[in-house]
Amino acid sequence: MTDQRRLLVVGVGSIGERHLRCFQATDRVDVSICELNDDLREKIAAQYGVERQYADLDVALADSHDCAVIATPAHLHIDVSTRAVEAGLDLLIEKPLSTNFKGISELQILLQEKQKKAAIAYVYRAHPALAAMKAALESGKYGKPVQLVVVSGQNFPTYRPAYRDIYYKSRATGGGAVQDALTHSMNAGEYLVGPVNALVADCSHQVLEGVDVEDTVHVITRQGGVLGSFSLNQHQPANESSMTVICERGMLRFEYQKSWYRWITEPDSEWQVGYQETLERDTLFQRQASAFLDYLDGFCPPLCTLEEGAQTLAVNLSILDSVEKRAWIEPAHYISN
Ligand SMILES: NC(=O)C1=CN([C@@H]2O[C@H](COP(=O)(O)OP(=O)(O)OC[C@H]3O[C@@H](n4cnc5c(N)ncnc54)[C@H](OP(=O)(O)O)[C@@H]3O)[C@@H](O)[C@H]2O)C=CC1
Ligand SMILES: O=C1CO[C@H](CO)[C@@H](O)[C@@H]1O
Repeated sequence: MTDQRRLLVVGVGSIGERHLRCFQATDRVDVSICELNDDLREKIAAQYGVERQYADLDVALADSHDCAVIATPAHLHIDVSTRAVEAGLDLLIEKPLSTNFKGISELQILLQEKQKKAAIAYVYRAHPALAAMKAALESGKYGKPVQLVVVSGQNFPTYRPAYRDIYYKSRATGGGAVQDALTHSMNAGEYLVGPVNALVADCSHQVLEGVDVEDTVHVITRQGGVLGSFSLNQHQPANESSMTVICERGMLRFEYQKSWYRWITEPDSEWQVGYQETLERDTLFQRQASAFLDYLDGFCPPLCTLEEGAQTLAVNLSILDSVEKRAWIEPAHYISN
């Protein structure tokens, strides 16, 4: 292909490597990488046939690129993003957007000034079954949503054996269940029924060895007219994640591991499958990559805007604040300050 965009992946750890592989699979980009860790950078470059690799972000940005995936730990997202936009790049920024609001309004202004685009990589939004459930909710067939129940758990050490040694071990670098894992559920909940207006939360470190960040969380929300509840832990043996929306005239349930949504309208009747498609984990990231490139091509809006990412960041911070203060918190407080 001659008209491939030049994409820079910044950070090729766990998720950066996946982005590299999944963007390559679109065949719409020529990917280069920037990674501090020399051994990792060289290994990944060799494994994926990456020609241009950089150990230093300034050197990478001085070279010619069109867009970047920001896949460093979260506390670095805004600094790296700002430098990349200054260099004229469009961005796909990993979740969570950051660990605080420092530099975010400046980044928004810079994006406007430079006429550059940014999307946030909340990958649930690339799931076709979740998108189909959102469309079904919006069709009005089930009436107004009134309640949202999100239940999620998995054995984190099974999926991230190195969790003690990475950003996860500290809240300051984006670690802990709230900022790292629950943020997916909170963002997907906002995608389905609208932003969180107020919340109250409880969380604690219960089980995971070698860290003291929280691994178990409960949150109660108000999202417009919807009453929400979210529970998540990172130690149960079963890997399960479901999102149920109860409406005036029926209910719908997305089940991540089943890769479906189902619905039911009559008491004691059978669940009906609304949408099901078996997906490999990479498929979701390939869909996210294609959607990002379509957005850059002007074909569609981003799956998750910077403003939606900032709203979910406000929710993350409100949850931590609520636990600390044992009080209801309004996320809007973070956006307006
Ligand atoms: N959407 C999803 O499903 C997932 C999202 N994530 C998110 O992605 C982000 C990264 O997570 P993950 O890949 O697990 O983290 P890792 O720690 O596995 O990888 C991050 C890499 O970035 C490198 N790095 C740090 N600073 C820079 C820099 N300035 N320039 C270049 N490279 C840098 C790190 O090097 P070093 O170690 O030497 O500092 C490390 O190799 C986090 O925000 C996380 O929440 C993570 C996993 C899944
Ligand atoms: O976003 C994420 C998705 O799940 C992974 C494994 O549980 C996490 O490490 C990660 O941060």
